[in-house]
Amino acid sequence: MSRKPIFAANWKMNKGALETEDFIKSFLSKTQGLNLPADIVIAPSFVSLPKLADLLHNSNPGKNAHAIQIAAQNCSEFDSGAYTGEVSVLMLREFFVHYVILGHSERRSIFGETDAAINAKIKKAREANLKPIFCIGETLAEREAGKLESVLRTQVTEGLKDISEKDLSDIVIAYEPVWAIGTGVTASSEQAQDAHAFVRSVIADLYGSEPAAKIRIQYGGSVKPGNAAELMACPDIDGALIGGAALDPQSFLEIIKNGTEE
Ligand SMILES: O=C[C@H](O)COP(=O)(O)O
Repeated sequence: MSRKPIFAANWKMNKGALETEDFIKSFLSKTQGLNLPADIVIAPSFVSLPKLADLLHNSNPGKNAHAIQIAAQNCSEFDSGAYTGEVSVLMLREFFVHYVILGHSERRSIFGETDAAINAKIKKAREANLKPIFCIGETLAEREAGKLESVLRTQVTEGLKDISEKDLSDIVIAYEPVWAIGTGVTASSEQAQDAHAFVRSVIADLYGSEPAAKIRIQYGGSVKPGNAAELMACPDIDGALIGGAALDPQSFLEIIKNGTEE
C-alpha cells in the first residue's frame, strides 16, 4: 500500500502576516521547478490565514503556490453564536483552509481539551469537508508507567467515536510523543515505528485492515533535516508534523526533501 507522505508545518503562536509573507516568498522561490512527492501543508495562526490565502491563491505567484495547502491550528466544535474567541469551520473555509490540526497535545494539556471535545471538533470539521490532522501521543510519565498502548488506544478510539469509514479516509493521524515536542529529544526511529504500527493496528481493530492500510500517520516531535530521512524510512511513518524546524523555509524544505528521497 503506497501512501503519499504529508509534511505539515505547525507554526503554533509564531509569525504574523509580515513574517508569513517573507516565509512564503522564500519557500516558493526555493521550490520553483521542484516536484516534491508529498503533500505540503502550512498551519499559520488564525490572523495570518488571510495573508497566506492571498499569497497562495490570489496573488498568483507561480504554479508551485497551489502545491501548498493551508491548515488551521484549531476550530470550534460549534457552528456560530456566542462563543467568544472561537473560530468556526465555515470561517476557515473562506480562506482556502483544507486541513485543521485537532487534539494537539498543547491544546489537550494547556487548554484542557478532552477526547470528547476533540471528537466533536473532528465531526464539525468533516461537516465542512475539512481534513483533520488528528494528534495523539503519550507523556513521558505514561510511557514510563507502561501505559503507551492504552493511552494511544483510548485517544484513537474516543477521538474517532462515531466517525464513518468514509470520513476516516479524509483524516490524517499525527503521532506526537509529548516528551519529544519542542524538546530536541526525538523518538528513536524504532520507538516511532512501534507506536505507528500500534496505532495502525488500533485502526484495523476499529475499521478493518483496508482503512488501516490507507490511513496516513505522521510523526511529530523534534523533526529536523538531520533526522527526517531515518524517521520517514520507517514503513508506518507517512510524513511529519513539524513545529520549530518548520519556521525556517530552508529547514522545512530540507525536511521534505530528506524525508522523501528514495
Ligand atoms: O505540531 C508540531 C509538534 O508539536 C512538534 O513540534 P516540534 O517540531 O517543535 O517538536
